[in-house]
Amino acid sequence: MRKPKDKPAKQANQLIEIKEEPMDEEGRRTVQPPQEAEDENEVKDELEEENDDGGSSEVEDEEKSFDELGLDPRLIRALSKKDISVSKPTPIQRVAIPLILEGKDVVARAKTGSGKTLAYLLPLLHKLFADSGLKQKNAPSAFILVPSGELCQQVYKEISSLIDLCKVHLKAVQLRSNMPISDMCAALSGPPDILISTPACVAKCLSTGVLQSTSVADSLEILVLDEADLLLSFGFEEDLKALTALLPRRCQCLLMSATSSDDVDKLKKLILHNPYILTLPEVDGVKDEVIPKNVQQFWISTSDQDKLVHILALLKLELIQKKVIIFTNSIDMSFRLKLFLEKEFNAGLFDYLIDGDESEVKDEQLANKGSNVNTKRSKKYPKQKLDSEFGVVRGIDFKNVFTVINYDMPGSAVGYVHRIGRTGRAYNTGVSVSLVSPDEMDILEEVKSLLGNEEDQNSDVISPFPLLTKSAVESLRYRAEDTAKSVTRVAVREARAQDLRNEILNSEKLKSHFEANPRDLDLLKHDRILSQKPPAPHLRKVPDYLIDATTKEASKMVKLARAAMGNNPSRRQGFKRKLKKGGGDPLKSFSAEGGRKGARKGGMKRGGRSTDGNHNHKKRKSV
Ligand SMILES: Nc1ncnc2c1ncn2[C@@H]1O[C@H](COP(=O)(O)OP(=O)(O)OP(=O)(O)O)[C@@H](O)[C@H]1O
Repeated sequence: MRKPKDKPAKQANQLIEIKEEPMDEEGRRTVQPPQEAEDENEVKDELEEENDDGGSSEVEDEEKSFDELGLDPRLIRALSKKDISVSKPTPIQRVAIPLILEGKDVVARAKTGSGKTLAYLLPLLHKLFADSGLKQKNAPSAFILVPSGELCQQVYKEISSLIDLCKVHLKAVQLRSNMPISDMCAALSGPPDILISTPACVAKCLSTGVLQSTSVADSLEILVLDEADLLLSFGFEEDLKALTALLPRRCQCLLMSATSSDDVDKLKKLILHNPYILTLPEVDGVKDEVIPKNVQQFWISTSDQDKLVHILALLKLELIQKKVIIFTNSIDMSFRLKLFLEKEFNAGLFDYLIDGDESEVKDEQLANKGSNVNTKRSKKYPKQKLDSEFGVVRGIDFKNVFTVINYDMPGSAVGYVHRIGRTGRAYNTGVSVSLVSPDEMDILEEVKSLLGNEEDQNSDVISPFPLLTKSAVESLRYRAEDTAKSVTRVAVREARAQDLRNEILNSEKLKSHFEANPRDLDLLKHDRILSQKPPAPHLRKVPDYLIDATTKEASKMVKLARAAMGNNPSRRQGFKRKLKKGGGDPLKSFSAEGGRKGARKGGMKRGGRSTDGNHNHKKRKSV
């Protein structure tokens, strides 16, 4: 049996070591077609066997704090200032940080929302703090590559806030493909220590001479590929190959991914050198990997036409907890929904965010490539042409989202997983509610089979939503239909145009233009602004006589739960602890259908898993 080299004792059974990739004479990584590389599974199997022989295959959950992981004290203080409990790294952070600090190449596969960003940012910054000013460089020391412009911005904000809080002289810049070459050159002058960008943009910088190949080869110490499972399906393979050819042997490579897929394997073989593959106990195998254990999932059967009245009932009757993200499948539908809800609620006073998620093509590609799920594309989801930095929901970290609503079902099961991954982030809990029309039943079935419990086929991973009664929906039908009539196509078109104007107003690039030309700004501002009218008085409140007793009770329970949890994640933790002790989570214990049957059908049974992620086969009482 081949013994793994250099295996840290404590983490041994979480790690799989693979063979070192070959280098050329100049110490550069050679690009190998995947089929020529060593069969990793063989190595993996041996190691798994060894773990079995060596005793428990359960991972020892060493509850180390960030302090004990060996990070610079400035970073620990920065975490406290960011309200992250320094005693509680997430599992992926606990395992990945020491390895990255040791200089190992790491592939980290951990479910969405598990804290992968800090798992690589903290040790990366620690290393750069130590190296700062030691060597004259002509290019950044670290590249962080992500698949989309939005993710670039998010990582840039996170890293900049850490640098600010640590008060160190490090500079991070983000480059996007649509920037003028002159702006790219200006951003890279210095040079900065960290570059956050997309592979396409780095390839453009290299081909246009904005980045010199020799400088990159001389300076690059750390390369991070974040959301790695998307990079190849977004068409970045050639761009990555251009960079790979330059990678010096000493360069440490980190690959972070929420799912495992053929693309991740391909990338691993393309770029990494003797990596440690981190597979956490909770992400052992494709199925477990994608189950968000701390998110309760529900669905509501409805026709397409009745989706508006259902969403109105959920929000207006306060049957779900804020903050809420609502996903639709098109931008037009998002605007329609926004205008519809604005007529019922005071705009700005509610916490609902509507995302016209059009990233489905990519998610489906991923599903087809990565998992064994048989993904069908419904006629509702035509192929779309997407540019290489298309905005995606994948990986975006919306703060304190409790409920995710699928107004439209996504085009694939993998898309579903990433949408509901916007709640239940890190140590928080969450709920998802999907409105499913007859046309979308096949996707629901696909999701169920992806997330289903192999041992207990009868357990419902996604349960019928227990708090919304038919009579509650019917009580709002008239007003919903009346309101929907006023959301015309023209209104939707104007809302989109207004949104575009607002984007222009907010654009950094135009700021200086408007400073020089204030009249242009006035003209734009005074253009007609939509949705300024407050909601009509008769739409503001639902009259008491329209709400049945069951719904009133359900709404009261949700409000009580929200009051107990507040918006503060740490308070939410406290609430979670209370729930563990047997307190009443309305979604687990309340049934609008009444009695035991509803409770069993509803939130009580989710593949034997409770919201806190523990396996719990005990029955709970319903009220
Ligand atoms: N140790 C921690 N304790 C509490 N919160 C944390 C911790 N680490 C990270 N977080 C928070 O958890 C949220 C999710 O983290 P992050 O975005 O890194 O997840 P991710 O694994 O990259 O997810 P995705 O695959 O969707 O990109 C962030 O708001 C982050 O600030």
